[in-house]
Amino acid sequence: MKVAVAGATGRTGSEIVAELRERDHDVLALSRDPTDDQRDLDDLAAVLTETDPDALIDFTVPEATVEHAAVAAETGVPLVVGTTGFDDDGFAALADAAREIPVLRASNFARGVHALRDIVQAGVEALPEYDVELTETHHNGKRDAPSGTALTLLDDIEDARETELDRTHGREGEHERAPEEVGVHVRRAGNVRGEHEVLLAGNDEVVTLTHRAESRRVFAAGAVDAAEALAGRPAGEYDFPDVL
Ligand SMILES: NC(=O)C1=CN([C@@H]2O[C@H](COP(=O)(O)OP(=O)(O)OC[C@H]3O[C@@H](n4cnc5c(N)ncnc54)[C@H](O)[C@@H]3O)[C@@H](O)[C@H]2O)C=CC1
Ligand SMILES: O=C(O)C1=N[C@H](C(=O)O)C[C@H](O)C1
Repeated sequence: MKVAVAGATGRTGSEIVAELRERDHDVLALSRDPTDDQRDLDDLAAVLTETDPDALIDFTVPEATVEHAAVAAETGVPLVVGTTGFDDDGFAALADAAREIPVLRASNFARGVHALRDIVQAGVEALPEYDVELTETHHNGKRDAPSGTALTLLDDIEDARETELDRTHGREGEHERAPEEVGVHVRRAGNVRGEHEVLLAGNDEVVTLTHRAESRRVFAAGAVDAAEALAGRPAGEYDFPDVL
């Protein structure tokens, strides 16, 4: 395949470029400040029209991904989105693009996180009365909080509980826990690649479910798997489990 990568110089995008090359794909690394072996991200429409890649993978920032999605839709290039931190307008823009092209967005491309999602759902259904607390830890350069994965897990917990939860972001001062509360805790430190813990606590016992990424290559492998699986699919919105 020929795959374009927006965010190719980033922490994750650079791993995606390496993964693509290891799989012998033809890589179009896109950068705002292109070197000899990169293409100019600011000329995305011209580059996609000229090169006609089988997919565009985007791990940048929400405001850029939204623009890239519109260009991908105009040029008919399937889109894989790993960027997190979208607001409602951002999600709407991706949905608009998905009217024209297949768009696969996932807050986390580590296959283990999707296993964790299934395990968390089973745990919450088995222990409906237990208190739930979620903690995510990432490197000290991460822009958005809570992580996209944490927000996905919170949605999964609400679906399993069949109720909207009171998402409490940290606690301080006097704060008695309300019945439908779920504590959300964010840590930023060092170069932690990504850790998500869901704690289920009842009287006299605790169940802790954790995923920890040891390398960004795990995200890169999943994103490339997604790009390979998306080729040839009809326009629409896809999630990573759709192609696992
Ligand atoms: N879905 C998943 O599995 C994963 C998602 N992510 C998400 O991917 C995104 C990027 O994360 P990192 O690689 O750590 O970030 P990073 O900061 O290392 O890389 C961001 C890339 O985007 C480019 N960029 C920044 N602003 C831009 C703009 N305005 N226009 C065009 N390009 C721009 C940068 O040059 C860089 O190449 C974040 O939203 C993060 O949450 C990260 C890892 C895994
Ligand atoms: O910024 C990161 O690094 C990551 N972000 C994603 C998120 O916000 O969930 C996925 C992964 O945890 C790494």
